[in-house]
Amino acid sequence: MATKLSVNVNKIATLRNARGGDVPNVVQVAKDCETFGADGITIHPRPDERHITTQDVYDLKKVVTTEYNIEGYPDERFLQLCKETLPEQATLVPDPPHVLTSNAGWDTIKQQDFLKEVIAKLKSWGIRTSIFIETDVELIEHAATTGVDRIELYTGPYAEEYAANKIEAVAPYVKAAQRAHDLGLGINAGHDLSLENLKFFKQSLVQLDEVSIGHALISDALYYGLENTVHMYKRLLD
Ligand SMILES: CC(=O)[C@@H](O)[C@H](O)COP(=O)(O)O
Ligand SMILES: NCC(=O)COP(=O)(O)O
Repeated sequence: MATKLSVNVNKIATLRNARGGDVPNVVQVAKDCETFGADGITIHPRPDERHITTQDVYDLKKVVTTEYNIEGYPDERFLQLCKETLPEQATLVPDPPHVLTSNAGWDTIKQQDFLKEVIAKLKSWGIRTSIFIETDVELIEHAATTGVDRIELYTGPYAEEYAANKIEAVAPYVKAAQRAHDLGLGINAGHDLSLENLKFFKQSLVQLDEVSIGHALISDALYYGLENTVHMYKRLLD
């Protein structure tokens, strides 16, 4: 089974915002990623608009023809953006407002009622839902009872441990994915996946539906060019 590649364009917006103008153009880059073979576009419109702005969310909606995936903490603003732009997928992330980057998954036991409520809302608008989660099997079992369609495995710890021992690094993800699959959940993954660690992750998780990749992919594009880079990542997912 081929795994879908959703390109996260947050870092393009970071670069653009550094000068306050429109270079590089986030909409054009998203369109080009699709032309080069990306199966989706991911954004994470943080409340402080440090990269993706509210306007970007609407502008991208007009051009994305593959799968539009909006990530974020499900506060009123996020839910309103989802309601008005109707992305194919909303990925719920438990980030507090000023965190440097996403670094933890949901506590699906403590947040069960809250998650149930927002997931039901998003699904009533026809949006597929996913929740960002770590590999704890008990948390995955509780994810299933929220009504969510998919989980997104937080791959930060895998990326960190990969160089030291890739077999040990991937083992909890294999177990988590198997349990999620048995529970009928789709499986996404993301955070710090790269040209170095992606192939082994994909080979180890037979049920992997989709990965979203931004930081490493955009950095690789500086050396290989965006078109080549998208092709390189795609080849690792076939
Ligand atoms: C949800 C997730 O895993 C993040 O990787 C996120 O989308 C990246 O956010 P930043 O680009 O703001 O670090
Ligand atoms: N959901 C993860 C994502 O979109 C990209 O994370 P990263 O590749 O920027 O670490």
